[in-house]
Amino acid sequence: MNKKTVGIVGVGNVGSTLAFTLATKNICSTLLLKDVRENFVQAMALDISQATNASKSKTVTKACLKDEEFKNCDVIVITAGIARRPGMSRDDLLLTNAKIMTSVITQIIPNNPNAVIIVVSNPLDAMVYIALKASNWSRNKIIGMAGILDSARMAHFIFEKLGYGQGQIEASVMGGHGDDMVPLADFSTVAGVRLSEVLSKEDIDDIVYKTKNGGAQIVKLLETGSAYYAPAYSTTLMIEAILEDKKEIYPCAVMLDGEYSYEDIVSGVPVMLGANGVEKIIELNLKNEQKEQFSKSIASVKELIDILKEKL
Ligand SMILES: O=C(O)C[C@H](O)C(=O)O
Repeated sequence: MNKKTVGIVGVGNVGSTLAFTLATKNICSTLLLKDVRENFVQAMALDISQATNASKSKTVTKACLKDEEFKNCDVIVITAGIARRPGMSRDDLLLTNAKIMTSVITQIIPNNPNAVIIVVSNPLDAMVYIALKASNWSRNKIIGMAGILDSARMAHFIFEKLGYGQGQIEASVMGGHGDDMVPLADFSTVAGVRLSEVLSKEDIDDIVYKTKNGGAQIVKLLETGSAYYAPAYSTTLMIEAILEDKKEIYPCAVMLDGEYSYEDIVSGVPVMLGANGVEKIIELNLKNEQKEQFSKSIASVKELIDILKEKL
């Protein structure tokens, strides 16, 4: 069994679903949970530990009530922050979640010098940016989870349209995790067959629209929060790639430093994930139209970062 420790900060719907998955699937040996709600985090740790024993997994789950107990993690996932409600954009969470992110980073980094941090809180790209600035860590060690989620949503909508091919769909989304994300129909396939071979332009446009709106659709239906199964599962894939040094390629939010001709901005691009976090950034050969969409998405994230620079 591996001797890896994963820490989760924020055990709301995404954090607790992720914890349940990691513990019952034996993905790490120790799972540390942290949340400002002390009784709640203890309840989650107990419930998940009991599920773990039912599943015969050997992961040990603990609630950490003191900062110093949350230590020596190999990977830390931060889901802390408020979730949007119907009618809100992820950007509406900016200032509240930026304060929470800064405080979480300040608390956790002294006792976790070797961790790779995965940020899940929204607005995602701006939260990765602020976590990097607050920690002063190198960009390979602080990564945002969103591209896998958005690509999974796109795969779902492709399947919904086609009615076949589930499990064989490779969908690709890049850009920020916001209304201007860039679903890449040209880079998406069903068993290697390009989408344009099996779907009309109208169908593809509809898939793109639904993908961009995928999070909001669930927020509207839930009324009290946002999606959690797909975000948690997407995060699990990133954790496994890092803990097992898999060198797998996933779309993730990273700080760009010249890639795609942008710097000092966070956006979703394909990266290779391994033991050191982001080990390589892959630059796709985009068409002009895709470059324009990417640039619009970068501009939206930049607006948020400018607000943070002014107000924090
Ligand atoms: O939609 C949200 O607000 C949560 C998350 O970013 C998602 O896409 O599910």
